[in-house]
Amino acid sequence: MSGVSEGTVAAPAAAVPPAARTRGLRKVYRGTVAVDSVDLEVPTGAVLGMLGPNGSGKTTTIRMLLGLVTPTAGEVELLGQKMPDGAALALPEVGALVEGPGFHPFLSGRENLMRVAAAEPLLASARIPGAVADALERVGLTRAAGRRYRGYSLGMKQRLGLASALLVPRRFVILDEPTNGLDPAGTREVRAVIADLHAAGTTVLVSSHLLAEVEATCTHVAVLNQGTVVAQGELAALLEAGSANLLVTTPEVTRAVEALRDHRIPARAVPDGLRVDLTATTAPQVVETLVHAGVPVHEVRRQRTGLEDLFARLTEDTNVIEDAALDDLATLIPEDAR
Ligand SMILES: Nc1ncnc2c1ncn2[C@@H]1O[C@H](COP(=O)(O)OP(=O)(O)OP(=O)(O)O)[C@@H](O)[C@H]1O
Repeated sequence: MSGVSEGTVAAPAAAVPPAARTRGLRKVYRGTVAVDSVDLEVPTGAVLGMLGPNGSGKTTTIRMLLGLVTPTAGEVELLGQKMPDGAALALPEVGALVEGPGFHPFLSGRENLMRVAAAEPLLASARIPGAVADALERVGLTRAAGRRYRGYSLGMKQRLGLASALLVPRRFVILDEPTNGLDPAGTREVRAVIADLHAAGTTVLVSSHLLAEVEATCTHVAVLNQGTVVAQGELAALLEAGSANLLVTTPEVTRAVEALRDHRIPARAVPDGLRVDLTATTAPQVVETLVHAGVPVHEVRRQRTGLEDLFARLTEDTNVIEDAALDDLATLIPEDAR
């Protein structure tokens, strides 16, 4: 008998549940609201960058995801398990680098890692030395592995924390500011580790206050400001929403705007010249059109995209977000989430 009867319609593939999900997450520390109304979703397989200025609530959110901090309100689901009740099931498959990982100052990096490895439920005793050696190698700490943790630089401490997150293959790796204290070479190595994890199908959540870092490594972004998520989604979609402009300096602004509009290129006069929307055109096309129309072009430069501009302002000043920036954000947030 055939396994599929006539007229049977294949059931749609079940949607893959997210690696982590929070609903209405809130944390208040003695009157200070650290995190409020956070609905975060980390899609399985994604590298999600949690971006926000200092004090925006990234670490607190991550600690609540891992069950290290008890939320004042709201829910956390980690690898399908409700936290904190499901911690024993979820946490062995989650590698985490969080501030203050609690290494022993008088033990060497290797000895510290052996202790962490001994507590890994998914690691058999016989495999511990090999797993420790691999993790040290992966983060570039093999040569310094015999030195006491107390003498490690901030960057070396970060590397050791990263090594502890990588001791066993994980379904989900959470890294809180992993490049903090690292030199450019160390930063590149962390990026390579994240890329390797992504290629192996591991979901990664990485917090940062640096847009460039998130842009270089992430497929998705969640922007936090003052304890709330103000935008989240695929990086490409968010960047597109803040499309680029070209700033052209010319003494003949009116003629330039007309020439471009004749070619259906949207442009408008601004104090230093004209601003051209590059959504449907390119910089060379704009310049060619102006030159053909006999418009003298003194200078052409690309403006930062709305999103870059916004991220920069977020990282430059934690308290002041201009209304215009909030308007930009409003366009990035799905209406039903506002
Ligand atoms: N244990 C605590 N007790 C009191 N207040 C806290 C505590 N932890 C965090 N906060 C406060 O909560 C807010 C959010 O802090 P959090 O560390 O989560 O932000 P962050 O985005 O990770 O910042 P950073 O990039 O500086 O690490 C800040 O105002 C901080 O001072």
